[in-house]
Amino acid sequence: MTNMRPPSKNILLKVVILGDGNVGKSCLMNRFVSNYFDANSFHTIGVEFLNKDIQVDQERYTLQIWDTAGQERFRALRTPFYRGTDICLLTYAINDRLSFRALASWRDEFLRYYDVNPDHFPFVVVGTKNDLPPAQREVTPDEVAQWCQEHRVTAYIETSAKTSENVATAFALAVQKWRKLERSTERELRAQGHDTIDLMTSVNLNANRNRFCCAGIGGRSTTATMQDDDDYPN
Ligand SMILES: Nc1nc2c(ncn2[C@@H]2O[C@H](COP(=O)(O)OP(=O)(O)OP(=O)(O)O)[C@@H](O)[C@H]2O)c(=O)[nH]1
Repeated sequence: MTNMRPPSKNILLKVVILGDGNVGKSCLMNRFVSNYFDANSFHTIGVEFLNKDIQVDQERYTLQIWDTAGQERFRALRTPFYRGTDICLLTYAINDRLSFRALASWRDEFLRYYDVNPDHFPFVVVGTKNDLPPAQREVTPDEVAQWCQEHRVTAYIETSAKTSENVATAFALAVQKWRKLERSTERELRAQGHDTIDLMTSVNLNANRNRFCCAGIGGRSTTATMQDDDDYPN
């Protein structure tokens, strides 16, 4: 028997953003959650999170988005937060080849601290800063497509937190990817004759919609309230 969620409840998904320092992880999150871009964004220390409600394919989700510090010296502060992740965004900047080369090590670090089957986990590769002029581009879409093929990652998108281009789409894509994997797992279980229950973490956050807050480890404290369902395809 499948337990159905009441229609009023959102599906809560934990989304972790990983990538080298300075690629634009904080800006990506802030553009998505608060529609805000900071040209002088500071390094994140440890982790920070913000929540955002969205609707994708007629389902309501609350994304709990964890922005992590990309610098090596903060590794011990960020890795404890990988457990329980539903979606992992692997980010690089299109004008920073080293950040692209680092994608594999970010994926490895994630898998070292959260032991999931990489072939059955929604990794999404997100290129940032695609507003920059072509002359500054150091990573081509073809190279990224090839990397994704080699690492069996099926979702890839280029974004700009500065112009907003593809920012909402990147998160919607990640949710769709998660949903697809969830459905295929359910199908496999049914095919094996297992009864399935809906293991999706679902919470009704309506009562708290106006305040989600987090104190990062030492970093900025962040608060956000947003509801931008219109950004998403229904
Ligand atoms: N042109 C452009 N610049 C961006 C974009 N996103 C971020 N930046 C700039 O890139 C720099 C780093 O952005 P952050 O969001 O702080 O980078 P981060 O990945 O969170 O960095 P760490 O906290 O050190 O891991 C800042 O100066 C941003 O203004 C973008 O889409 N376009």
